[in-house]
Amino acid sequence: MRLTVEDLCVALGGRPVLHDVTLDAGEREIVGLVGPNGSGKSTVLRAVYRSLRPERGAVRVCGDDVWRLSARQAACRTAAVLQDATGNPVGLSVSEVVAMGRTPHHGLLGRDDAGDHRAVREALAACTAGHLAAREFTSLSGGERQRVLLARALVQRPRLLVLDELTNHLDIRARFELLDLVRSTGVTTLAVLHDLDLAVRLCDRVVVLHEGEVVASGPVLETLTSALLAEVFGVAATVRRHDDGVVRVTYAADPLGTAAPTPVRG
Ligand SMILES: Nc1ncnc2c1ncn2[C@@H]1O[C@H](COP(=O)(O)OP(=O)(O)OP(=O)(O)O)[C@@H](O)[C@H]1O
Repeated sequence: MRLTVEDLCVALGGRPVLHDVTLDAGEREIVGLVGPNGSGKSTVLRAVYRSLRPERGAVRVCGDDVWRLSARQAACRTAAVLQDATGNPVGLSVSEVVAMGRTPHHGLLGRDDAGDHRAVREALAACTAGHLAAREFTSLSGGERQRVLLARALVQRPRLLVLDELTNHLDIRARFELLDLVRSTGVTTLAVLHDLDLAVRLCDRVVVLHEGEVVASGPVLETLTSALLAEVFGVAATVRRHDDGVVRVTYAADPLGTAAPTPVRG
């Protein structure tokens, strides 16, 4: 297993937020973390990419507990693309931001060599962002930023990719392009996706979080049953494979079950 999360317990602001969360992701697998707002998805990701130390439990990447690795060793294994990219300093070009992904491999004082520059160009090209290389990062649109941040994560050559709402800000074509790109990398991925339709297309398996607990996990079709969607998400919907082979979510005409009854004529 590339990623193993065992019995993770986290409290924030004096309140338990995660209760014994256990999940895993194997080699080349894409695992989706889904659940309603506030269910603990981002908190799990923070623990996985080593920005939040859990009260209890362990996160292992390639067999090693991330808290027994140095921050640099952990960064060589795990790369994250997060919703809040405000940590990016003003005044850096896109190439410079992507090159930051090489830092864990040679340390802060190391200098980028020709191989690093080539890796940056290749990652930008793979994310269809090569034409943005000389632009100032902060001048980019939200969707352009997401592509560049994915390029920065890929240039890190991670064994595990952690994605928090990667497709936010993207137009519909760009969403599919970026999801295809993630799949083509072959990197083990743990991805938070609010859009269940995208989750069922991208993920090999899903883990469903509800109020800080894993309430279901497994292959998409077996896990996202109508009963679970009603209980956890509060919507009437079905997930099934259509004749064209694509798995889709279909929401009922009245997904919330709140429509007023049709008046009876008489
Ligand atoms: N720093 C904090 N202090 C106190 N509570 C926090 C803190 N950060 C998060 N929480 C709480 O922890 C719970 C889980 O939050 P988290 O952001 O992990 O949920 P989420 O599933 O990612 O939500 P969303 O889908 O809305 O992004 C929420 O109830 C949130 O209010």
